[in-house]
Amino acid sequence: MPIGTEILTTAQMRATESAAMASGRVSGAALMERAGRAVAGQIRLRWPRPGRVTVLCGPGNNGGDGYVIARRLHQAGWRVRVLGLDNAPGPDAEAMRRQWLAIGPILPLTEQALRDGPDSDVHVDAIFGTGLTRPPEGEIATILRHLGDSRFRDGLVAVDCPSGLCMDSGAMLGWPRGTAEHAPAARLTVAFDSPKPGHLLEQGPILCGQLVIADIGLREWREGQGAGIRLGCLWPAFDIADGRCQPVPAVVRAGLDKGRTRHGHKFSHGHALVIAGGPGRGGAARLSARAALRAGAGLVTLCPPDAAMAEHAQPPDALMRRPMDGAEDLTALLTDRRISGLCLGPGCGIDRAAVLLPALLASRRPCVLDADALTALATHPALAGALHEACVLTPHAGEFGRLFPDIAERLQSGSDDPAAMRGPAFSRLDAAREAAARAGAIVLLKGPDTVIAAPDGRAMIHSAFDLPWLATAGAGDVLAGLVAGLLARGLPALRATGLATWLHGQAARRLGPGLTADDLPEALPAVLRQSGL
Ligand SMILES: NC(=O)C1=CN([C@@H]2O[C@H](COP(=O)(O)OP(=O)(O)OC[C@H]3O[C@@H](n4cnc5c(N)ncnc54)[C@H](OP(=O)(O)O)[C@@H]3O)[C@@H](O)[C@H]2O)[C@@H](O)CC1
Ligand SMILES: Nc1ncnc2c1ncn2[C@@H]1O[C@H](COP(=O)(O)OP(=O)(O)O)[C@@H](O)[C@H]1O
Ligand SMILES: [K+]
Repeated sequence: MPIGTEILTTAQMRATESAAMASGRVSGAALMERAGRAVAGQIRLRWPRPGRVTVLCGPGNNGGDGYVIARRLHQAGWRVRVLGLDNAPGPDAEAMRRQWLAIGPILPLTEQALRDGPDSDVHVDAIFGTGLTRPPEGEIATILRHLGDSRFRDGLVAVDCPSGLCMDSGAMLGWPRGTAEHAPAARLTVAFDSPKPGHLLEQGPILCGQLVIADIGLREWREGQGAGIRLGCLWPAFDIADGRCQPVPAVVRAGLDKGRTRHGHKFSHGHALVIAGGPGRGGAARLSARAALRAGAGLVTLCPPDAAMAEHAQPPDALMRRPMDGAEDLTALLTDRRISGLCLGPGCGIDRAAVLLPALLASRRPCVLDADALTALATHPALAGALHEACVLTPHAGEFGRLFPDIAERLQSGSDDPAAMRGPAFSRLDAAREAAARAGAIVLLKGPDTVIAAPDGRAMIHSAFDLPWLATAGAGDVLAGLVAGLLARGLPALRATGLATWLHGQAARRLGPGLTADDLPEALPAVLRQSGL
């Protein structure tokens, strides 16, 4: 896979680097030179006129990258000041440190030295990268809080990640979980080969600023790594400031392989069934049903109880309606084998969902369970035993906490337990994977950093911190409908869920601030056309 289309954990990154070095075809020093050169190049792209830069170098290879950056910017005419530790880093970093010492001095890495120096246009944070093992303390913690001052942000460039960020979870080690106040927030982060989960989760996207993934020539060894499950990548690389994002990722493009065939008829594009709730609560399910239609399901039938049929008379006329009162009605409907995807939950009512769930799960039909269906599952735990791999659970954080309270608790912990702050911290990715394995179903954990996980450990991350306006009533109902529509079209559950999440985000990007959930399905044709899907 080309660079940037999959996500590597820090362990996978280390294994990739080790394999490359063990091959004898590339040395650690050569990789470090490429990494430093890439960062210096990105700095020169953004600041074309040589200026003044302070480079802060930590005790390991991240610091080694810093010495390369210092040398290369010096060669490009920058006035460079280097603050570093008086220690003996590994051999590659030591070699880079010596090369810098032939050019200029290394001042102590202290807050005092940082404060006392002349103003700099750019500060390069090369203190910690993937080797962070515990919360920074003492002088370095003080420096990081000092760099967290907002006046540094426009000129702060992070090497691999802002220091202190756990690259497996996106938590700032040493900060209460879920907060990053006064943490160093970069304008630009240049990471190597592939994004890591921490770039995309929790505080990562806020602190990284614009994320650039630099190719340092590791593709061959990344692809050669058999062990460990690869993480699918749905990350839109964005700049918080201007909302730019990447073109359609390859995994998404592959997602509709099983899409429309030129000789197909409407049934070959699938029949989705969206179960609605009682009188006065039909709006949510109608949003889901409209989304399922726009996702390309050949037919979509909305099934409210008989007493609520009248209120579903209005358009869209493409939507079919059919009353469904109890489990017998559902079982009878499901004798039609052409029904290939179901959606249960939005506006359904918890009691109705609990009544319908056993019949739905017994059918083993691909389905998405959202909202009230998730609450019904949480209040009737025995039902969870019937979940299967074609079920997609779409909890937001609250629903996740009700379904998997112990896992949610581990995710929260760390706020006042220092031991829990050690890296790598338990992440939303870990949480979703564990939940999926326990449920035996796909879990889509919603939020600005959505994680999708399958029971076998495959997972995807969709980072949408550029879309705060997507947090609006009904957006989740649309997402559930998109998943149901793609399931109905025959996409495997994980792929359907990933693609639905990406389309949902792209529709929101296209619409921009002011969107309502009603707008999202209508934006789909343009998104599909633009993405070539
Ligand atoms: N490998 C390669 O080929 C390439 C690697 N590259 C670069 O290397 C980076 C990874 O390098 P790395 O593994 O040396 O880790 P790094 O982030 O520099 O820190 C480790 C040092 O920090 C220390 N330490 C940790 N936590 C601490 C704390 N809280 N407070 C204080 N100390 C703490 C830790 O000490 P220890 O835990 O052993 O006490 C150790 O001394 C990676 O992000 C990328 O930038 C690129 O050049 C491409 C090629
Ligand atoms: N801050 C945010 N930024 C971007 N997307 C968000 C944010 N918060 C939530 N979302 C997304 O918005 C949708 C909201 O879904 P949900 O919480 O179920 O809302 P509702 O129940 O009102 O439909 C999900 O797709 C979620 O991932
Ligand atoms: K760093």
